[in-house]
Amino acid sequence: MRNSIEKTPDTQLSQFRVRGEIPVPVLINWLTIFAVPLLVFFAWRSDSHSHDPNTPAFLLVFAVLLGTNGLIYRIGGSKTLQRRGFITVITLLFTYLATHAVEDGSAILWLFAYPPIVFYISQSRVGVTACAGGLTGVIVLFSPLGDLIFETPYTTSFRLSMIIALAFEMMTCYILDQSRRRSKLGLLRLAADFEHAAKHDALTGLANRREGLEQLEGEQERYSRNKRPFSVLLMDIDLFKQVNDTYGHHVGDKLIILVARILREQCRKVDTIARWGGEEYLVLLPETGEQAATRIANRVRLAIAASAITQEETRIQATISVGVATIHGGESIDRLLQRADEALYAAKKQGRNRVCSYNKTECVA
Ligand SMILES: Nc1nc2c(ncn2[C@@H]2O[C@H](COP(=O)(O)OP(=O)(O)OP(=O)(O)O)[C@@H](O)[C@H]2O)c(=O)[nH]1
Repeated sequence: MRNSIEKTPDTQLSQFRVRGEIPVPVLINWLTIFAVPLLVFFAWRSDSHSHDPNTPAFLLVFAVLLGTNGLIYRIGGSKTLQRRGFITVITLLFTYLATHAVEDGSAILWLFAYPPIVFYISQSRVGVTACAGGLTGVIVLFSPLGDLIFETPYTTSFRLSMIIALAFEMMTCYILDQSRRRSKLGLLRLAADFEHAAKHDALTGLANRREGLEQLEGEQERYSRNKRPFSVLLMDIDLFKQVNDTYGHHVGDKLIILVARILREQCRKVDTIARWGGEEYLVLLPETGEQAATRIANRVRLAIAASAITQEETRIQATISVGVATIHGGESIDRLLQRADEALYAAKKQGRNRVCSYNKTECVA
């Protein structure tokens, strides 16, 4: 999740939802439910109030367009289409209300409803463009050029107040919208950090035991469907206590990190590497039989034996012992882990720095 959020441009945040936030399709539905009867009401009223005989018909057309847009969304379910359709219809509606002095000219005041709606339901870029376009349109409408084209009943002081108030509202909506988007991004990042912390080990960055177990369960489900066996490698750094006792805990930590790094280098992307305990690791190898798993385990063992950390000019090397077990039949995860543990125990018993498979008495060293 974290990755996808890091890559998410601010404008595509609507893909993610934060609890308590009104989803855009729901808001559009409610606005449609509110607007359609209102338009029908004004169409009926403007029959007697408006000087333009076409006004009732236009308002009814807008009501039908909004209703149709809602219906198309109900049938098709396309959120993008619903949003684009809604923005188009309300933009046309507000343009009509501004240019045709509907009612006694007061319908232009509905323009104040446009910026908050458009910023909420669309991307920030669309909001800015629509509002800038809208404000420019109003300025032109109120200019001498507008007077040549439209018959508007607005006084000069009304025009000035309207432009200033609209510009002020649009700026406020933009600032609030930016703040809302940033807060949302912050919350999503926080949630992603929590999710990451809940699944990963802080020292090594590997999956933690809980996440390892979850991946094992998922792999077992896949195995029960496709019957392609998977293997686990249970590993333990040899004589690790001596490292801690001789060089200190911080050097032990460095060694734990080194082993984790080598495991990452040696394993495939599909493998899950988990820190199973203090100096214990578990590697889950999907669709891998016992022979291949033993080969991988030995490759990892050799790579670790060949690496070292340097502490005050002293090279400190570590070796690992590995227990290998491959799932078979209807075996449970617990039983599989138990067999891997027994194989690991055998590797320790036979002298450490070796790979033992549960089914083989011979270990690879
Ligand atoms: N530095 C460090 N030490 C840890 C951590 N977690 C566990 N340990 C230590 O790891 C040591 C494990 O020692 P043991 O279980 O006795 O095993 P060992 O010394 O590795 O011996 P064998 O497993 O028999 O080869 C203990 O001393 C723990 O305190 C950790 O996160 N950092």
